[in-house]
Amino acid sequence: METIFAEATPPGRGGVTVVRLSGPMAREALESLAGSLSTPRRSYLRSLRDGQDLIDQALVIWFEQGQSFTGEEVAELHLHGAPVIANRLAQALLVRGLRRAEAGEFTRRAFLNGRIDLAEAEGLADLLSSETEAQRKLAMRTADGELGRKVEALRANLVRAGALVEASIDFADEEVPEDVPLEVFNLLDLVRSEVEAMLRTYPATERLRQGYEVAIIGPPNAGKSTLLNKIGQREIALVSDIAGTTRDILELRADLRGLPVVFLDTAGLRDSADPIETMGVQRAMDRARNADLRIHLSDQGVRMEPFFDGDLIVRSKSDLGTGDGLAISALTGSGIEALLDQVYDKLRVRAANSGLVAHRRQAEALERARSALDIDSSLSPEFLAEAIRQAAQELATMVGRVGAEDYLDEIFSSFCIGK
Ligand SMILES: Nc1nc2c(ncn2[C@@H]2O[C@H](COP(=O)(O)OP(=O)(O)OP(=O)(O)O)[C@@H](O)[C@H]2O)c(=O)[nH]1
Ligand SMILES: [K+]
Ligand SMILES: [Mg+2]
Repeated sequence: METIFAEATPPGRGGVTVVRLSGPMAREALESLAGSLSTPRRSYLRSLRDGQDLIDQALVIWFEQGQSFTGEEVAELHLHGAPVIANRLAQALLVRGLRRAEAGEFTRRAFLNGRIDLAEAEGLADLLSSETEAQRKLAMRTADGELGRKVEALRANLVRAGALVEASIDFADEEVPEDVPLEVFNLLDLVRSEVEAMLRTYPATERLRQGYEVAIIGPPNAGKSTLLNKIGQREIALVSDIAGTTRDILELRADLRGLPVVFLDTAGLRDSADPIETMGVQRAMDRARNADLRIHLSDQGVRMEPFFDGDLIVRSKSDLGTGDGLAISALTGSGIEALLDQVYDKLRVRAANSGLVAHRRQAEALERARSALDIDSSLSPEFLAEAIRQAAQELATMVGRVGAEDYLDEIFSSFCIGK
C-alpha cells in the first residue's frame, strides 16, 4: 500500500495550508522532516527540515493505524498558507517515496478500511457540494451514518428471518416439513414496509439533493427575463421590447430560504414562423413540463389557462395598472417577495416529504430488495430462504458491504483531491 499525500485545504494563500499523509510511511516521513514524535494524536510545533533546508515552522500531528479518518497511519502538517511552502514540502515527500493522492482517495481508503460505509461516502460528497441549508441537513444525516444504520438494522432482521427458516429446514424430517415460524413473516412484513417507506420518499429526497426547478413561462414580452434578472439581482438575461427575445433556456441557481432552486427563463410561448424561435418554444415546453413548479407570467388582462396542474398564475407589470390575483412589477419590485413566498411554500411541502434515500444507486438496491421480498407465503422453506438471502444481499450492496466495486470510481471521483 502506497503512502499518499495532498493538501487538505484549498490551493492558494491563506492562514494555514494543511497537508495530509496517509499510509504505512506517514509517520516515518513526518519524523524525517520534523524529528521524532512520540505521542500520537498530539500536536507538536516543529521546524520542518529537508536536510539543511528549513522548509517551515509547522504544527504537526500523527495518528496511528486504526485511529484516523482513513484507518491508516496518518500525518497532518499545518503549514503557513503559501503555495511555495506546500510545493517545497511536496518535493521532500516525493523524494521519500510518497505519491500525490488522487481525487477522493483518502475517503476511498476510509471506505476500503471499513471506517465509513458507501452511503456515508455519498453523504459526504453531497455535504461538500451542498449549496443551501436544506441540502446540508440532508447530507449531514447520511454522512453521519443514519441511512447506513437503518439499512443495517433491516438487514439484521433478514439475517434473523433467514436463520429461522434454515432451522426449520434442518429440523424437518423427511416426510413432515416443519412449519416456518410466524416470526419469519412478521420480520419480513416489517422489512418490506420499511423498505417501501424509504422508496416512497426517494423522489422528493433526490429532488432536494439536486435542487428544484422553477420554470418561468408565458407569452412573449410578459416580462419573464426581467423577472429572472430581478430575482437574481443581476443582468442574466437579455431584455427588450421585441417579442421573442429569449430563445435558449437561462438558469439562475438560487438559495430560496434554504431550499436549492434553479429558476429557468424560457422563450415566450407562441406560434412563430421563425424556426429558431420555434425550437426555443419547444425547449421551453419540454423543460417546463419536467420542472417542479411553473410561474406562469402574463400581462394584465391577457386570458391565461394554466398549462400544468398547480402552476402559479402571476400578472406582470402591475405598475401599469392593477389586475386580478397575484401581481408583480419587476420594475418597482412590488409583489416579488410575495411571489417568492408562494414558490417557497409549494417547494417546502415537497421537501417535507423527503427522507434519507437521495441517490439512484441506493434506491435501485432497495428496489431489488423489495422485489426479492415480493414472495408468496406458501413458498417452500428452501425458496423462502433463498429470497431472504437475496434481499439481505441487496441491502448489503446498498451500504457497500458487497458488490460496491462498480460504483467506487464514480462516487470517489466526485470528491476533490485531498478529500
Ligand atoms: N412597466 C413595466 N415593464 C416591464 C416590466 N417587466 C418587463 N417590462 C418590459 O417588458 C418588455 C419585455 O420584457 P422581457 O423581460 O424581455 O419579456 P420576456 O417575457 O422575457 O420576453 P420574451 O423573451 O421575448 O419572451 C421589456 O421592454 C421590459 O422592460 C414591469 O414590471 N413593468
Ligand atoms: K422581450
Ligand atoms: Mg425573455
